[in-house]
Amino acid sequence: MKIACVQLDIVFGAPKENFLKVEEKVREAASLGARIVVLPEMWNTGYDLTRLEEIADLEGENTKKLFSRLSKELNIHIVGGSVSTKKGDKFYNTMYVSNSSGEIISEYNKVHLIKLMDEHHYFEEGNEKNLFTLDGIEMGGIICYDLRFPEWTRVHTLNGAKVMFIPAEWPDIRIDHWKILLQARAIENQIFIIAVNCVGSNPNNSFNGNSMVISPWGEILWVGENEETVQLVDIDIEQIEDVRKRIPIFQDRREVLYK
Ligand SMILES: NC(=O)CCC(=O)C(=O)O
Repeated sequence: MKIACVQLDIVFGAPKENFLKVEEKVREAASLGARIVVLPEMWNTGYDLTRLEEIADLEGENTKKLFSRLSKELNIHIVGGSVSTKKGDKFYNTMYVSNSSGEIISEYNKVHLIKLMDEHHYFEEGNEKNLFTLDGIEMGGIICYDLRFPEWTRVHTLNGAKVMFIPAEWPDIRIDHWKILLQARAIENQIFIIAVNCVGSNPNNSFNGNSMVISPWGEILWVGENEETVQLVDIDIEQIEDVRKRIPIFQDRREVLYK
């Protein structure tokens, strides 16, 4: 399964420009032969949180329209990173997934909000898991800081996810944590991790890529450099079964002790 990771330089607080950029990158991914294209976190506005009232996507309508149109036209699934949304009178950090028929098959609000980046002052927390199926394969998605909570990826794995998508705006100063945690989540759950970060900077942070695709054995199949890029990576889902036969951790778990 060919997956394209879009490591984007998000224009701070400028949704119009970012929508144009994303359309261009999704088209590039499709021209490379990708079946799934993956975007980073908060790609519509970046972390311009004080202007959400003005720039967040109202009910996610612009994002959903873009994804449906492109998915259908290009015959590609879109795991849409996340966008800032306004739903009713509240703001969320929301991931949408569209399938190649143009249907929006999943909508997930980030569950763990990062106080270090002020999210809790602006966003409401989500309360639901994010599981979906693409081409018959069960998958899941979490957003950036959610990665620090191993239970959250585990719960998705226990519910069948074989590929976890983790879009992010993870600053360069903590990039070592990002790399180690991603590899750990892949190894401990024996799943593929597709983690897409951004590059560039905003008034508070700078970002240096290091997007990663990791196999269920923990091998790093690709790591992004510090540049805007669309990278195609081919993953073999069958590898999960081989790894789980070799080290049968899901048979050896002692759930009764974990409470
Ligand atoms: N956007 C985020 O959630 C950043 C997470 C992060 O920087 C960290 O956990 O460290």
